[in-house]
Amino acid sequence: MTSFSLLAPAKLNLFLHINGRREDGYHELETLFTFLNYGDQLTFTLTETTAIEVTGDTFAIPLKDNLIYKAAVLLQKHCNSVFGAKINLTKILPMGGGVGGGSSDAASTLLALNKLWRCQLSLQELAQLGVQLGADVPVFINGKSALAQGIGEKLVDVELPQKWYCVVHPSEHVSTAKIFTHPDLKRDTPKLNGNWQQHTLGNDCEPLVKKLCPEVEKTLQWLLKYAPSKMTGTGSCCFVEFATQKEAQHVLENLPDSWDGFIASSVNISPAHTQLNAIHLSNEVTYK
Ligand SMILES: C[C@](O)(CO)[C@H](O)COP(=O)(O)OP(=O)(O)OC[C@H]1O[C@@H](n2ccc(N)nc2=O)[C@H](O)[C@@H]1O
Ligand SMILES: Nc1ncnc2c1ncn2[C@@H]1O[C@H](COP(=O)(O)OP(=O)(O)OP(=O)(O)O)[C@@H](O)[C@H]1O
Repeated sequence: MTSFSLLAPAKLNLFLHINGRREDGYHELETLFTFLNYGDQLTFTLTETTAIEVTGDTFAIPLKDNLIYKAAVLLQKHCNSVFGAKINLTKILPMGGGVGGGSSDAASTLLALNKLWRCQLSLQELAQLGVQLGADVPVFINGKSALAQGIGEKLVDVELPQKWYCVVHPSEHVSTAKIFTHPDLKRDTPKLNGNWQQHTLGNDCEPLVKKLCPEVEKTLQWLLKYAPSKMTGTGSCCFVEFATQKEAQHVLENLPDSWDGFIASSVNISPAHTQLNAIHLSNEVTYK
């Protein structure tokens, strides 16, 4: 049997600026991405037919809409692969929470199947495929904390100090599409062109999301008791940053019952890449 597991880590947008709107509706961004040592768990097993099977915590997402399935089919077609795969998902990350779970699942799928099917695509080629699935997929393929421009796909790697985060998921869902199509979204922040200082910069989606979702406003206010709070992506998750695990744990222990949360440390290299590099497949292909 040829089978292995990979983490699909969460990301945080340490700041997020919107510089304008393109004709195709997508927005020009500047954002700082970090990865967390925390995420979904995916197991990939090589199969001898071309069928792609996704099992586990797939909830109500129809197979054809599942980003894991879409990523697998995209790679299979691109590489004319004669192989298939059974993919099992253990969902840990909140869906639609701004921590990029779906995009990360898609990226880990592309990375894993590229190896399992011996497609031998470069990270750049995988990122070009990945961006067709979502603007956040390339950063997970690139696997390094990065300053992103364009729609989020033009990446410059950065080294960030390791921190601990307490991430809170309020009991309210925010649709990314709804925020990006809303007339009140701030879309005119001037480009920084490399002059960024993460702690002084915020998230341009935050004022609108706070207005539309009182729970997000409440969460940000509550977190302020402990440290400066920010929202990630288009929400609804909010976070606070600390130097130590103990400080982050303290916030989590005091979290009101109606909110979910987790703590995690940041990493400059995506855990999916660290794991993938440690996997050595035997030359002999065996199926399940
Ligand atoms: C907000 C972020 O999470 C920041 O990291 C991402 O930009 C969103 O990335 P994502 O969820 O992978 O985005 P997609 O699945 O490509 O698009 C979701 C929705 O957001 C809009 N969208 C996304 C990215 C972007 N730069 N401009 C946009 O206007 C798209 O038009 C779409 O309606
Ligand atoms: N494997 C998957 N995991 C999570 N969501 C998925 C998956 N496949 C498809 N989706 C769809 O994608 C939507 C967005 O999911 P995701 O969890 O990535 O949002 P997010 O964390 O807000 O991402 P972002 O920060 O990139 O906007 C979900 O509401 C769900 O309908």
